[in-house]
Amino acid sequence: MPSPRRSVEGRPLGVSTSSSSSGGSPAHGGGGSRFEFQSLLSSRATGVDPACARLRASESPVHRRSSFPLAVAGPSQAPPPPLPEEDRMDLNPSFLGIALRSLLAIDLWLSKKLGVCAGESSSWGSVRPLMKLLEISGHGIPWLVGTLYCLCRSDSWAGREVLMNLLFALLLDLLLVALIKGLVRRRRPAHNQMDMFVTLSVDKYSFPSGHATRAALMSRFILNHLVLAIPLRVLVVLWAFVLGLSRVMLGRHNVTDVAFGFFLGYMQYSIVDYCWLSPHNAPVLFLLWSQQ
Ligand SMILES: CC(C)=CCC/C(C)=C/COP(=O)(O)O
Repeated sequence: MPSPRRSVEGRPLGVSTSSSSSGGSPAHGGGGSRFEFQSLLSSRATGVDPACARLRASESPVHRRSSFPLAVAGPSQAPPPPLPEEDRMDLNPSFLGIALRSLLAIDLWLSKKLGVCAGESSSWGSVRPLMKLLEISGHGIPWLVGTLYCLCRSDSWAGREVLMNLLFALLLDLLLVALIKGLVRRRRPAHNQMDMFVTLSVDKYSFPSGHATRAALMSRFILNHLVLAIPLRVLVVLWAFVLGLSRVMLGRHNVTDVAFGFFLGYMQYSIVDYCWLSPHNAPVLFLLWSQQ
């Protein structure tokens, strides 16, 4: 009696076909790999040799790392070795994996929808100059230059202490953001125009948003060390929030870059507060500065 489970080419599914010249790329409609992937999924039920099934899994479209189709390799080349265990686990993704992928998909979709100022021709393109002005208000250079200027002009020890810590906070922020951007290497959204005012090399990456970290850090710093009337305090919080939102509207960032940026900036303030520099715990720093 003939077997009911057969590949498109009429071969029994227990036989690997991917190295044959008639395999074809799944992208081009050659069904070999796709059918083998299906056979892999059901191999446990049908008792197909697991070693054979693993080899086919490594050749399946889901697992293939290279975008180069197998069919192009030709019949004379040996099939690639099976991928390591962690790659094969894609076939059985964990709940966390599914949740993360779903979150990323929502993130990309929402960020694209909110990127209404990404270009002059975008639906809110006319407010782009205003968004770029906001961008400069959260840029590292004006904050660094402003802090150094005030530090030079300050004639009180209390003022110097606060400004010294503000400088420390800004430098810590630049360092941590550069470090995480360099480690994560998440690309900026495709709809972003890279026309930003002075950037560092890591600023081609988007996670986390440096403007969002600075907005959260600076607003917490200001609220804790400046005596301000309530309307001004509200304005500071509003500035931080709108600055974060403007990053997504300009198309510079995805929503998760900004959300994590806010979180990181908030935590950075806690670090600065914990390590607060004063003439008692860092006398050398203050003596050096007073001799300038
Ligand atoms: C050159 C200096 C001192 C700082 C760079 C500031 C900057 C361009 C950060 C990038 O921010 P996003 O990550 O929000 O785009």
